[in-house]
Amino acid sequence: MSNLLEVTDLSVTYDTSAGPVTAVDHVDLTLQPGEFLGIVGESGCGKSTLLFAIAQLLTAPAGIAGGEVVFRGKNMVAMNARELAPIRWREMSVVMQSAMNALNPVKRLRDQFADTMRAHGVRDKAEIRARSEDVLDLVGIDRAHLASFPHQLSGGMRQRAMIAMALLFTPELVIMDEPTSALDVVAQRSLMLQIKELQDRLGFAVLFVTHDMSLVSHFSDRLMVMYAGQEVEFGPTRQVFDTPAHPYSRGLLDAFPSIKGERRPLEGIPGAPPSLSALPPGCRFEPRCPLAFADCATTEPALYDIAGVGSRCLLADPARIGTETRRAGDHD
Ligand SMILES: Nc1ncnc2c1ncn2[C@@H]1O[C@H](COP(=O)(O)OP(=O)(O)OP(=O)(O)O)[C@@H](O)[C@H]1O
Repeated sequence: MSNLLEVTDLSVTYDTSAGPVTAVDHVDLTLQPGEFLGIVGESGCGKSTLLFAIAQLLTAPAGIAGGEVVFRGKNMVAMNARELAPIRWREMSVVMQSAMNALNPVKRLRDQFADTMRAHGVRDKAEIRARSEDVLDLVGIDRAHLASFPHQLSGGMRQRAMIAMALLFTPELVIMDEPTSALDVVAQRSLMLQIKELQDRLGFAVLFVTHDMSLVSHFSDRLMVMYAGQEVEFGPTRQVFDTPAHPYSRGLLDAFPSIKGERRPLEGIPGAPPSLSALPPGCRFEPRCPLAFADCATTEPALYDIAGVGSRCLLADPARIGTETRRAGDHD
């Protein structure tokens, strides 16, 4: 099957007073039609910047420093605003972290939906009304709420309203940036189930960013783990969960409770990610890595293929497997 989205060698920099900071560093990914791809990592690792770069929504001081975002066969990086306009909402839509920031607080839902449809060429009032009702039905919000202002809805309903808006044109790709993060655990779970159910019914692909790996464990087909601007592991979700190839993925898994799994103490990952303006010379995870050995401090790992999973860890380097020694002083 041909890919719906192909991101190749994508880099994004922020211009800061101390010079450019690379927040997304040579990232590659592919997405097939109807696929659910989870992107996980700690705060500040570049997840949102990557999504914004894919959607061509970056604004200064951020800019694409290199690479391609090919969506339905066309490189969006090379497009101008006029060329991007028909793709947005109709073929690719974005659901932001907080509906309270994304929805206009002084407009009723029906007016916000109508504005979006008019901006994309739909003029017929009856069509706008019918489609607005349809998408509210889809996300399980009573049609009467078309007359509501965002503050009259609960947090979960607001996020659902955002998703309804993203589905106005039944796009092929919905990009979601932590859409459940403002909700309590029960509302999070029910929204995730609804997103999955909508995806199954309508067939769109999803790029879903979260810092909570357990949230996507039952929903995503593949998982990309990011650390300090780079992808450090990429593979089928089950495989990454069952046998994480990168020590950082292992640490992330230990940091969140499993919904169904056995009870065990949560360990977290000691330390903090490096500053993107002062990266260590070798592996970016080396200062926090329980498995680091001498070369990790000096050699930058590539993304090695290990049984169908990409892992940016020297332990996965085929040339080294079995030869590495653990850091002096490390004993079990
Ligand atoms: N306006 C900015 N100016 C300079 N650097 C920025 C700016 N916004 C983000 N960055 C840099 O980009 C990095 C990635 O930020 P980004 O928001 O993409 O991370 P994230 O993984 O989505 O985090 P979160 O989960 O907290 O949203 C940050 O660590 C920071 O160094």
